[in-house]
Amino acid sequence: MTNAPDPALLAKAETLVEALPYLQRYAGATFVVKYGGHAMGDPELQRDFAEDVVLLKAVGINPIVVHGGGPQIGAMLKRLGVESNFVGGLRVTDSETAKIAEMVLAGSINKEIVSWIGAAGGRAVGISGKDAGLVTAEKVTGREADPLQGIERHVDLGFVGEPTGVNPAILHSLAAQGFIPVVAPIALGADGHTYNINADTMAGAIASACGASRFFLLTDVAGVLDKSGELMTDLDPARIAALKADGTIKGGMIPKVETCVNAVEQGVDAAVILDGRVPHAMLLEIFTRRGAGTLVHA
Ligand SMILES: Nc1ncnc2c1ncn2[C@@H]1O[C@H](COP(=O)(O)OP(=O)(O)O)[C@@H](O)[C@H]1O
Ligand SMILES: CC(=O)N[C@@H](CCC(=O)OP(=O)(O)O)C(=O)O
Repeated sequence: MTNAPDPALLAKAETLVEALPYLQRYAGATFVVKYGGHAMGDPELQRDFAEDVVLLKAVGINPIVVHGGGPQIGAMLKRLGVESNFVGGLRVTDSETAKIAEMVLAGSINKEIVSWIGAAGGRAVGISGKDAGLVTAEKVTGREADPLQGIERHVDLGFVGEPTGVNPAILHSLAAQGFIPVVAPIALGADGHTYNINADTMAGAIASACGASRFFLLTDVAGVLDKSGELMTDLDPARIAALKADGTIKGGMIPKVETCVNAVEQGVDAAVILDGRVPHAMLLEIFTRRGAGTLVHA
């Protein structure tokens, strides 16, 4: 019989103690988590994600999940034989595509995430931007470079919207009653039309309106990478502008960093682009000194 503790158990205790200052700092705070369609593929990662969200709620943080589902909408459109194009990272959305996007996002994916959180012991409520007037939207006009003329021209993206207003009352009520809101990026316009909204944009608007202290975007890369593929762990708006101008940040990363910059400029303390392929990426970022991904701050 010995009193020497098992080193593995001791390491676990040390991890919990390391989390203490973060637990104290964030009790009562709101964290918005954008869960991208690319980060959703693997059942084990889905379970890890749901456990992380439930753990946040259990320690007194209010998580709000805003999800995407671009690849899943793409797969459904393909099955139904509907063609789909992107302009500037946004899906051109005719009325049929809008119906399918709403079905996949607010119907299928939204309820799957609610189920995963339920299985992890949390109580989630799935809604879209339409519910309780959470998000109102207006039509976006896309711009596309015309290679023949070397100028930008306007493109009609159909029912693609951008948030014009967020009323977070429903989110605060749900959070106060112990529920975890799960939000699909679909909203109603003042014109009565249903709009398909880029999930990064939707999540950023919700993070700003809720007074979130942290905003996480879970994707399928390590974070923002430099020209040689190395992770940049810390960025501010000026550095991001330079990286966009020299072409280091491009494609799907552009709306992400722009959303992060808007969020931190509108009062969110910090936005973090995280690798959703890493198990428990969110917990490591929040509760350890190591951090993960790319932190964007004002
Ligand atoms: N500097 C960069 N660092 C990291 N990823 C970048 C960068 N520039 C462009 N990207 C691209 O952005 C993608 C992430 O955006 P996207 O595919 O829209 O993600 P999601 O579906 O999670 O919203 C990466 O997979 C990568 O191809
Ligand atoms: C207008 C627009 O492009 N809407 C997106 C909404 C889903 C989304 O943004 O999903 P990810 O976060 O998984 O990319 C779409 O139709 O794909």
